[in-house]
Amino acid sequence: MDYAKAELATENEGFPKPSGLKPPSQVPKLLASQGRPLGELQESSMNSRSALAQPTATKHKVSGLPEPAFKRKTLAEKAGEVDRKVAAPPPARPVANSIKSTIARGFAASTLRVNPNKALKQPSATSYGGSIGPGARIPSVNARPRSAYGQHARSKSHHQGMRPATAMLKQRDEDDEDDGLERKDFYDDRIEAMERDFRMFKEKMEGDMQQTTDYKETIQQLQSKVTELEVLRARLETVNKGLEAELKDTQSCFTTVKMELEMTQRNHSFETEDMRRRLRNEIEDTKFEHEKVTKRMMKDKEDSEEKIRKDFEARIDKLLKAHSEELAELQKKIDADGEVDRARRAQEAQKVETEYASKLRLAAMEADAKQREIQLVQGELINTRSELDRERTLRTGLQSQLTEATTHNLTLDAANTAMKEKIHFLESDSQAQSQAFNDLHRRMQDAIDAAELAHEKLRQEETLRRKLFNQVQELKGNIRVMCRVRPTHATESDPASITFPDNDTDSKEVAVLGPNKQSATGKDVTSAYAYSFDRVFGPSSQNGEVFEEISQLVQSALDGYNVCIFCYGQTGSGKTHTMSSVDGMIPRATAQIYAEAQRLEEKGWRYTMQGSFIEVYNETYNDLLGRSEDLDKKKVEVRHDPAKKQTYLENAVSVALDGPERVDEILETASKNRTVAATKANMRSSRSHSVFILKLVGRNEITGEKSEGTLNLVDLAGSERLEHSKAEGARLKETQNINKSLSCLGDVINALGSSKEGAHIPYRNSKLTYLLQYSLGGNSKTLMFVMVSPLQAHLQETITSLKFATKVHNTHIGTARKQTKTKD
Ligand SMILES: Nc1ncnc2c1ncn2[C@@H]1O[C@H](COP(=O)(O)OP(=O)(O)OP(=O)(O)O)[C@@H](O)[C@H]1O
Repeated sequence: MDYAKAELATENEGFPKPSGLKPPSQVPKLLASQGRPLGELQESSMNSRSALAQPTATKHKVSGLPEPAFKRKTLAEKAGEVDRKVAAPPPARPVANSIKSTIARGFAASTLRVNPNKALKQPSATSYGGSIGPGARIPSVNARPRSAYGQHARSKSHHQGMRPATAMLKQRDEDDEDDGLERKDFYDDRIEAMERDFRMFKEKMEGDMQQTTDYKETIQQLQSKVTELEVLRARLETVNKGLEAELKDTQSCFTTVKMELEMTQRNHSFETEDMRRRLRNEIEDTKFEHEKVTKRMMKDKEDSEEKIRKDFEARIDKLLKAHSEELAELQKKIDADGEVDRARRAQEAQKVETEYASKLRLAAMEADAKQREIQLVQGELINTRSELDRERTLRTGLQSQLTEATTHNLTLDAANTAMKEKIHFLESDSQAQSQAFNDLHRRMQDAIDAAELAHEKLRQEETLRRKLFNQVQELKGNIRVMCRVRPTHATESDPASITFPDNDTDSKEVAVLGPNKQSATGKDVTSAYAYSFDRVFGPSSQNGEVFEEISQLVQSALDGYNVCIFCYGQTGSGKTHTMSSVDGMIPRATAQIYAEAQRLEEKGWRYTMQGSFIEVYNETYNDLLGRSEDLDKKKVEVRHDPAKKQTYLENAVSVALDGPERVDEILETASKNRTVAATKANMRSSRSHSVFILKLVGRNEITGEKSEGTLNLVDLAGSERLEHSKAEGARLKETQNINKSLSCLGDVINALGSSKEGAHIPYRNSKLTYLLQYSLGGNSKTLMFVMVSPLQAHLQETITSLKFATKVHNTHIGTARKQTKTKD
């Protein structure tokens, strides 16, 4: 029989789980169950009331003890005093004090509050004078609360109260009416006080109830804080990684900078040395050149002066010699020609003199010419001198140039010295730097050691985290059920009345207003159904939000557990959207696994991931990753290894998932291949179950640990009933097979929840449960999403689905076992 249908037929009235909603008021229940304080209160209250009745009863049961006449006045006076004191209203006290005293001392003590001193001061019950008379009864009543601590004491008190009452019979006739009224007031006051205390106590109980609710909320907040801390830790690890990379970069950068600095220093010293050498050479060359020029010029000048002077002297000597020779010859001629010839000679002398004068003139002229020549030579000399002066000026210029060069040289020397100092400084700075570098290196080494330690600690913490994480998962339950209600599309109208009562707090409840029914009296009745699950997602929820809830299970698969996540619901309720859409659970789960596997690499873990996509259609397996033409031809076989508790697929493509983008390819191939048949309920309805199987094998090279987990993401076929989909022919067969396999899934979960270890679980009854044999049950974690359509037209299916999910939710599956092995 159809499991879902059966559920609907048998549990339509009783199944909704109102207990999942907030209880109307638990205070009365708690009051009833709260043992001592309230019990005492009631007991005391009853005792008080019985104590009230007692004197009245005894009033008419007079035993007739003779009344001592000589004490009457004294007793009446005493009674009057007591009455006045007892009848006084109880002192007003703060509520808190009253509650405290009520709790601390019990109700009995609160009655003493009326006049505790007086009560203690009452005469002993054995004293005749203190036990008789109207005033004497009150102390005995006041003393009764003390007897509430023990039966014996109370009965004693009661007994003591009887005797004075009997003795009072005669005296009663003499008492006036007022005395009775006063006592009545006194008892009324007491009753009022008791009721007040009771009310306060009740309020406190209600306060405690509220506090309990607050504690629960705090626990939940702490749980979410644990999750937040997990995320934070993951973030911090990423930051740590980044910092390590930065440290490496800085280190290499520092090495480069140091090398560059050394190179620059070397180059600089070479350049400085070269420059110094060049300048020295230049200065020496300039000096040498200058000296050479000066010497040459001096020599030239001296030579030319000497030459001019010699020429001039030689010429003058020559002219003087020629003149003196001519004069001597003339004298000789004159002496030789004699006297006779004196006239002639005189004439001749005259003539000679004339000649001589002309010659003298000529000589003078020659002398003048010579003078002019001398003047010319002197001019030349002046020129030479001026040239010499110029040379001297040149020399001075050269000397000033030399001075300048020397100054320059000195400047260069100073610069050189400064440069040397700078080099020295740089060298010393370099020393400081290399010291700093050494420090840095040492600190870096320390940091590396610390990082190594931290890594080791991290690895240990990872193992611990896995353990604790699993404990948290186990505490949450190995089978979890979540509900998701999809939004209405623009084209859809007439939404059903689906509400989320605790949407602002827990988001665990969903309430559906059922269809109208006729009652036995013929009235229209609408029943409200309320369901509670581990989490309920409303129409505004996004896939990201849904994934947050399942991400912990995905982590469990990486940690070596078998995980099964189902999407159950009628056609068009949003299963495929949740599971296989672009941002659905499959792409998100694989992306998380990649990221996590990479993160775990630094802790020594290496993961291999193999993905398969299987379709269960008409109770046969199809490979959704194979060729589309092989879809109904190639027979996929499922094999189990009971020893290893592993499932193997024969004739099915298994893709090595070496990057998150691979998943898109897989989903594309699968959606192409997936059998999509048109039904009257939904043109895009999928009439088969699809199972995305991700095998995760991890090895820790450092610790030698090994883990093998499987993540199964199952998009179930539409769960609608046969009549609704109006199926016929091939579609009828499809629908029957779908109903059968869904019913078997329910049976398996039911059997897992109810049976003891080793009992038969009907995995073989359907291909779906057979395929998921090792991912359902004690060794696995299961999550079922019940998908709900928001339309009134689908209301009956919605209620059926929610009932099925509630049944699964009420199942408790045994503790999951991690498939971790130690090193082979
Ligand atoms: N949470 C959602 N938000 C927005 N649109 C949604 C949501 N859930 C479902 N839908 C849309 O509703 C339509 C039906 O959803 P979907 O195909 O996922 O249903 P299904 O249950 O997988 O149906 P079938 O059984 O035929 O595979 C799709 O157009 C889908 O995009």
